[in-house]
Amino acid sequence: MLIAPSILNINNLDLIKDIQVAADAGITRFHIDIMDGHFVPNLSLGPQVVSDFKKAFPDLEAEVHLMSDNPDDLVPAFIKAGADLILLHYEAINEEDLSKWIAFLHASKVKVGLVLNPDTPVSVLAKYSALIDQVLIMTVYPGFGGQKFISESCSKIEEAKKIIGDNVPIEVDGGINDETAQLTKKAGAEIFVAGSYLFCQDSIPQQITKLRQSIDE
Ligand SMILES: O=C(CO)[C@@H](O)[C@H](O)COP(=O)(O)O
Ligand SMILES: [Co+2]
Repeated sequence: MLIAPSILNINNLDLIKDIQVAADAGITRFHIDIMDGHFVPNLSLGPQVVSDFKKAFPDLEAEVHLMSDNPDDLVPAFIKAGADLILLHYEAINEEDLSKWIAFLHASKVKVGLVLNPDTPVSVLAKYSALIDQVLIMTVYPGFGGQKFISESCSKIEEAKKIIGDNVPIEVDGGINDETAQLTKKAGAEIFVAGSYLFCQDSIPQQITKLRQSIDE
């Protein structure tokens, strides 16, 4: 089980401070949400944040959630910035290009995950399960932090697990808190992205402990 905090909802001027607090609480991977204002109706961070992150925290993993339909420019930019894993949206890239980018990422020694939006059927995973390192099931519609978990996601996770088996871990993202983490874990999730639950409360270490306890139970 792994918690990958999303830094989206951290006050941008506090990024290094809050990441350090989470790292001191034992977090080893951070989820960096990239929104392009086109595939999703919001803008967030860019490659500079990833390279600054890797300079400041070379031992921590940077997982890039690429909410963009412009892989041609952005995938190479995030590889160069030092991303350890890049999550590509199935809905944003045609299947031929998707296969090309998966191969390109592996050739560049960067791990790759496939992201499915709430309305995308899990059946599409069948042809990718042998090619990817991770699956991300969105448990909200992408574009904003702080949204409510979509409860239908649990049956979707169970279905995805049947298709991809035990070799590819399932990650969940959106509206994750101590309750929804427990529900999605029961359904088969192993990696939990949480943003506002961790960073929009009084104590980051306390929230990490609560989330950890909920998935360790
Ligand atoms: O990708 C996204 C949203 O598009 C997520 O990573 C959220 O930013 C997570 O935030 P919370 O739902 O946990 O507040
Ligand atoms: Co995300």
